[in-house]
Amino acid sequence: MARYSRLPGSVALITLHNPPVNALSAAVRQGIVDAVQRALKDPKVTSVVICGQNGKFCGGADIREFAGPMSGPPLVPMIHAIEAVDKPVAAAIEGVALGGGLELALGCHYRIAHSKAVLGLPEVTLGLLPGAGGSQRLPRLIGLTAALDLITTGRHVSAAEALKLGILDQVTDNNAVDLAVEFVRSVAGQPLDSRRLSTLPCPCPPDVDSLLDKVMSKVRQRSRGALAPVACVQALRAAASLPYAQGMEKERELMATLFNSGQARALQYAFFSQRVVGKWSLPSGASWDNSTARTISKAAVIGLGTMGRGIVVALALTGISVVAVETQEKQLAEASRVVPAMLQREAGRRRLATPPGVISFSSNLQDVSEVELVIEAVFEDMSLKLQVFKHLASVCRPGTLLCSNTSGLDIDQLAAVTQSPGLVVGMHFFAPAHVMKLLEVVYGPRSSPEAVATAMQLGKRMGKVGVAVGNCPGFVGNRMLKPYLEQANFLLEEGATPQQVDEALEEFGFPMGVFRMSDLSGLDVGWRIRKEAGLTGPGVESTRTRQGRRYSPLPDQMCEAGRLGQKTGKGWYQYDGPGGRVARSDPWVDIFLETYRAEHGLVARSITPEEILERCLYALINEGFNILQDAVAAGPEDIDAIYVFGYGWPRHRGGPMFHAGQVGLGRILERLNHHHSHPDVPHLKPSTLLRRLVAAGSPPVQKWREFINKERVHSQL
Ligand SMILES: CCCCCC/C=C/CC(=O)SCCNC(=O)CCNC(=O)[C@H](O)C(C)(C)COP(=O)(O)OP(=O)(O)OC[C@H]1O[C@@H](n2cnc3c(N)ncnc32)[C@H](O)[C@@H]1OP(=O)(O)O
Repeated sequence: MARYSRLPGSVALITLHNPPVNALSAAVRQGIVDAVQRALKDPKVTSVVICGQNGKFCGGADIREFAGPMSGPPLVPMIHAIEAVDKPVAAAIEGVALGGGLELALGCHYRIAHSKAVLGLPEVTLGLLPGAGGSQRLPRLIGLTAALDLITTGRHVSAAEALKLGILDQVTDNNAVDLAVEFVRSVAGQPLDSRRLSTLPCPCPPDVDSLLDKVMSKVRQRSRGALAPVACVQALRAAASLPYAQGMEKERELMATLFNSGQARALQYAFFSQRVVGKWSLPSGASWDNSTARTISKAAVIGLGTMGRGIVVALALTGISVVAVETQEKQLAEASRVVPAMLQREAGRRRLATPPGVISFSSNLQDVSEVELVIEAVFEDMSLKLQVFKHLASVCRPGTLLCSNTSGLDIDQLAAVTQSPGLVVGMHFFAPAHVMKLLEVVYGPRSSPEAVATAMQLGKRMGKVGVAVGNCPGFVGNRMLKPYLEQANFLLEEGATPQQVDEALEEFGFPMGVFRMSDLSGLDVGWRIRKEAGLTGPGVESTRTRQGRRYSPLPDQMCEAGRLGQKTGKGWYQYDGPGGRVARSDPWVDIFLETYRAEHGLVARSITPEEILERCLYALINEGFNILQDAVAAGPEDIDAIYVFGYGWPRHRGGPMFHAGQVGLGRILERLNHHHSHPDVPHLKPSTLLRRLVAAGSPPVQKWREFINKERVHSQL
């Protein structure tokens, strides 16, 4: 709703009230319409201020309303009515003015903000465009070039930047509402024509068409199939070339298409998933709202390879003092040189005003004795990690939290060699650790709620999307990756090329296909894991069945040939020397695959992009269902957040589990059954949970959590 009050001196104050972010729900919109009418009718009122309750102007349209039929007064005429008022109207912006919130402010004649306020038109991140006049008013206010940047990226800007861009008229460190009231009193009675943005021309550079073409091609390249960024450019082209009313018509058409698209649903689901995973719960019943986190101010990182260095930087950026330990002298010397530079660069990029935390480098494990939390980031080798954990248990103060940055090893085994297994959790970062948003927080059967809460809170402080997951080989992300990679290798055996597989996946929206990704991360990573699992190495027979399952030795043979990916200049592709980044197809790989097929009596067949997607993605999705069934992830949102934030799953497709719902669970089950029944395509046996969901009529993804809990109670899973 919106509260109306009359202040002394003929100012009407309209206060939006809809906690927590004063979103423009139907009730709020109705409240605004009524309040504006009242201010218009009251002859004693000479000016109006619109503000938000509790120091937040407005977080935009109420996204939850988008799922159902829209009711209440629509935004567009409401904002037009405000703009048309013949008394000065100012928006007093505190906290946030985002999306429809900023569009409301653009309909006002003046905008006054607190210096800590944040503004933006993030609709593109929800699969939409600023459809309440924002795509037409903002470019008229700040010019086409700046509006293209803000609207196509959806980025938030500070009050200082907004003032510089011309979005704001004034910024204050004091009370923005008081200043706005004082301001509108001072301008009462002055002409308002030049303050109505819809009446202004759109300032454009002389080469407007070439600018728009350039931005469009950049946006198409960056958006990997997402519709909204392209529609944003189209709306801005209309702002630049058409009168306001026709521009609004174009905005309306584009918005209607986006609003009803699967992509908008996926992106809005992704918005809420990110928030759902913060409300974690463990099978024990412990959860975010009944567990207490410790606040960490001093931490240590053990192992300063690529991951360790990134973790040190991520911690230091939050202001935590870090003891960075590396026992190999050469590595320590290099890290001591590289890490401070990384920290400075990242702090600059984030425009951090306060100096980041202090880092001290050491080669001595004893130096971690005073810290509150340790993150071990040594080589992915269980015996080495066990050795480090035993050592830490003897060096650290009792009560120190011990975390492992393992990407899939058994947390419980590590906990077992310490005196306090409850204080051991996994903190699985993704490379580069100071940049990538995902953090898997892995709890073992003995991890305490306090340890999980602390790791989750620390992740949040580092700006990560933390997802609490159970302990199993590969946890969630890497466990699902295994069948995906496996199918990709099988497809090569059957006749596909690495380029064909990658192209199908990139067309789907991944930034990189599976083989380009393997080249980037290094083929030896998986090779080492397979050797440790006894799947390859000296003494293992070179067959296509190992440990009772179909096995493709292709990636092992690539490693044996010294083709480890970008680092050796050769992998599934060839590069311009070691460390090269540009992948080119390599005739050597074609001959290698042909020879391999001939040796194993395999006849290459033509494989369609559809089959590639089904085999790779449905294998991954099926494992997701197994993970839900095993309660390793609390709900589909957790899996989807992991894949969107850590594995390059296109955000406009919501995540693998959301995608399964979009495709149709029945269809996924049917295709898995189809491939599973094929004599040479094993490992695609549909999960019991998927079967149960289909039998229950394929409920929407938002209902799966409840369904799983019920099935568990009745022992159906
Ligand atoms: C043909 C149809 C025509 C329609 C035309 C109108 C179109 C208008 C376009 C829009 O306005 S779309 C919305 C644009 N706004 C945004 O994208 C902002 C989204 N929110 C945020 O970015 C953040 O929430 C925040 C405002 C910066 C606050 O961040 P903070 O970290 O402080 O809190 P959160 O945990 O993120 O959020 C708290 C709580 O509030 C819920 N919420 C936030 N914004 C909205 C919203 N716009 N609508 C509904 N709910 C919102 C959020 O889900 C959290 O609730 P939960 O219960 O804890 O999940």
